[in-house]
Amino acid sequence: APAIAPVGPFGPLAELVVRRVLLGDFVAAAKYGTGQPIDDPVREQKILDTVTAESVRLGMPPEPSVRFFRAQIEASKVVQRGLFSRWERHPGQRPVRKPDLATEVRPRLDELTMELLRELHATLQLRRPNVVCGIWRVEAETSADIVHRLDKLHRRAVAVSMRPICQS
Ligand SMILES: O=C(O)C(=O)C[C@]1(C(=O)O)C=C[C@@H](O)C=C1
Repeated sequence: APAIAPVGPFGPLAELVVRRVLLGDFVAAAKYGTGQPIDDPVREQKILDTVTAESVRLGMPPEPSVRFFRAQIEASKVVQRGLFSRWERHPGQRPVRKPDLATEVRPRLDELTMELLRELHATLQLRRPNVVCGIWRVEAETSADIVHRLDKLHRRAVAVSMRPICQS
């Protein structure tokens, strides 16, 4: 982990978002060359059901949380599609090790789901559709990109992930 972290009230949220985006690399490595499709609607529904139940348990309206997690899933697909096409074009960059999706990668995604939900709860009052929220979003997103030295593909994914945060 970097010594400096993304800044502002959404800094901790952006840090978790980046960690989830980076796990997309491991999802892609697990699936690449196996014929397993990037899209898994059954898994997506399980995540969104958990998000709904946990949001209610935390006392948050579930709709904004579901919207946020749909964006996290879309961001993971941006990463996976981008890496698949990169690895087709540059075979030398293909992953050498194939992580196991079910036992290695998804459990880490599940942990992040809980951490992200706690951070959504902590920032609930700040995540409103107004100019200040938009500024905090850009501040957190930009600093996260820089702190983690993200390439264009991963920056694009983080932007997708952060888009709904002012829609509570
Ligand atoms: O778990 C997977 O298979 C993933 O590709 C990860 C993920 C996600 O972001 O949680 C993304 C796309 C799939 O449709 C389902 C879930």
